[in-house]
Amino acid sequence: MPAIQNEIAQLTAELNQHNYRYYVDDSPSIPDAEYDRLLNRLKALETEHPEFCRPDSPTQRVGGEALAKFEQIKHLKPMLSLDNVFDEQEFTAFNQRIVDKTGKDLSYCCEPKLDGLAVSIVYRDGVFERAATRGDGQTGEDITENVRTIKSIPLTLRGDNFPPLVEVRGEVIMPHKAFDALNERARVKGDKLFVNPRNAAAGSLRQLDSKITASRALGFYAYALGVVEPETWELADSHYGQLEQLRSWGVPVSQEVRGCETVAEVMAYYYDIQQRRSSLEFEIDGVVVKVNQIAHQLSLGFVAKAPRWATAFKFPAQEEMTLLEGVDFQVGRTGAVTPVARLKPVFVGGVTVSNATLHNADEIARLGVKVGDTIIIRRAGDVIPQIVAVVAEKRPDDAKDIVFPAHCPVCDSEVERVEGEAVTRCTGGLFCEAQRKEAIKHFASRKALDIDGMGDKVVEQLIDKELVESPADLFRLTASAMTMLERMGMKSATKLVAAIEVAKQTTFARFLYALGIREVGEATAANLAAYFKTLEALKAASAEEFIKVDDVGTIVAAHLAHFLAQPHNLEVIDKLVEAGIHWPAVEEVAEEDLSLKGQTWVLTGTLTQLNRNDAKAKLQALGAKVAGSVSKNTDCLVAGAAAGSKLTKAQELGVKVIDEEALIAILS
Ligand SMILES: NC(=O)c1ccc[n+]([C@@H]2O[C@H](COP(=O)([O-])OP(=O)(O)OC[C@H]3O[C@@H](n4cnc5c(N)ncnc54)[C@H](O)[C@@H]3O)[C@@H](O)[C@H]2O)c1
Ligand SMILES: [Zn+2]
Repeated sequence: MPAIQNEIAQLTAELNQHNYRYYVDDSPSIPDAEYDRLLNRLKALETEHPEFCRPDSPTQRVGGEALAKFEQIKHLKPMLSLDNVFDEQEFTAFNQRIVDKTGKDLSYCCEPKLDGLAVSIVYRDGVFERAATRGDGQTGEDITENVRTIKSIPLTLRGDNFPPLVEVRGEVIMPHKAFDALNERARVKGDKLFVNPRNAAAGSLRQLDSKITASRALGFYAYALGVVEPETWELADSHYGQLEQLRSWGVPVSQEVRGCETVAEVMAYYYDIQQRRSSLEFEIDGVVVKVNQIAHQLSLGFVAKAPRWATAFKFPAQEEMTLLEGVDFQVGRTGAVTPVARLKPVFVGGVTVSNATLHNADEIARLGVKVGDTIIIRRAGDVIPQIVAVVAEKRPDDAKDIVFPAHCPVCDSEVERVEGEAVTRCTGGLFCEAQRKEAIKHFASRKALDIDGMGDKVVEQLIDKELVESPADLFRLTASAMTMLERMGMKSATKLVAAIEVAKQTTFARFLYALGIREVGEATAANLAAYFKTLEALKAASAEEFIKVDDVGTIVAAHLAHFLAQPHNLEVIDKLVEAGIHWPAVEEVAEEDLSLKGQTWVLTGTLTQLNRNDAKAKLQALGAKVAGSVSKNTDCLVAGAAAGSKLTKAQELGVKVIDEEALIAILS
């Protein structure tokens, strides 16, 4: 077989297989852009060598085939496809061909190219009779019961001025919202996800159980009249006018349809809707430009599988295919280790993409992706590029599993993945350069060391200017060094140094909280402080012992044990103590002094004699839980000066209310 003939035969077979996956299984394995490239290659070869064109060539047929599980419906008039243009130049050439054939008086009807599934709906005497898919263009599938469930499709036409038989042609679509919800449900159940809303709409329409279709929230817009009987029935003489007629009968027609007179107007329409594409409720993949005058349409006629009088003016592809060359692991500000795919650069959604997040280990497992795979990448609007699928048939023999590193790529600390959590984290904490900024912000924050004036901006600059590496460095800062920071004069710098000095005096609980151990919040830190009393005792404790502390379960105990097992964490703690951080001894609290155990307290209003955080710590030391809002479970509300809505609520609920004086009495 000559090489060309061979290639034509191969491309034909390959494309037919893709057609089957796309139209019959609703589960394409390659992006449309790749399919279009293959198809264009075949078209070019067939044009050069028409003698080798095969009867089963996808260039000669529309779409897929009608599934045998449905009744077959022969269309009253074939349902065709559309030719494509991809840029202004190609569109101008299309326009020129039309102008050459029709002469002047030309206008266009421009419509969004809805990315769903074509259906034909027949109304007899104004009553919905039957509906069919496009199928192979000649014969479709009887999906009457399923289409009946689509709420926006009228079951009877409005008014009385419609033909006895009218066939409506339009697109069934799945709005983005419904698509996301459907895939989310599938993700939870571990089912296969739909690649895009088009395939999801098609899959939903071709269900044997129309209850399933009904649950999928499909939409519909008509874009043309099909057969009308009697043929003498008076219809508008323009496509636009016929769409208005459809609308007047109660059939939904997109509000985005416009009449355009010139190429410039069509271009303006195209760019305008392209810009709004991501904010539309449903997916569109271009615009459809149709010759508006029906008389012109008739004189232009058809080619093999599409009208000559219309074209699909496609948007640049949002999905492309490329190679996954490797995976890098990045450490985020909170220690999350994120796998980032290194891609062979590919132009998609208007930009060149060379990497994409793989999110986490679960996502890698869901995609089943390996290094060396060919993947489908999607970039829609401003959304960050996503890897949506692996092209299974292109996997090379030497594809490699993606393995998470055991150690942080930034600081070499161990990484951990807690059971039940998707995220893998570096355990380096303060020691890890990637986490330093967040860790030090936390360290200085109000509920931790509470360094007055040490806001997020200051911390960021201190680290960027390399004045601070670990929190212990804060205590070595001088006022003159700090004047290097933006908007930091000598006066404010001196004030900040003084605030840092004041912060050295703290409580054991605050110190523990400030270390930023995972899941050790304020309350847990207070419980740990009350239980262990000294840093030495805490450092010597085992995971089993941590579990004895109130509020500490196995997970938090594991975090604690892990944190204290890292030499660099112990080093940071030692340095902080060396820098002069100190706290008063934690008082011996006898068991009977836990007089508020089991109670929930709330503080509100301004306390004038007590510091609010101290008051809270003391209440906790007596065993109370201090909550942020009043509910019927609140045992006592402390109302300081100018107490507002919480006080009202407590009174409404009959919760006990005391003032600051009474609180002081209790605490002493
Ligand atoms: N990835 C794959 O494996 C694969 C396989 C087969 C086909 N495809 C893709 O499918 C597309 C070809 O499919 P097609 O032949 O159904 O053509 P098409 O979807 O590109 O265009 C024709 C269809 O557009 C729809 N349409 C939407 N809005 C319309 C409007 N306002 N007026 C008229 N029609 C409107 C109609 O359903 C019509 O049937 C290409 O994009 C191709 O890449 C992909
Ligand atoms: Zn690290």
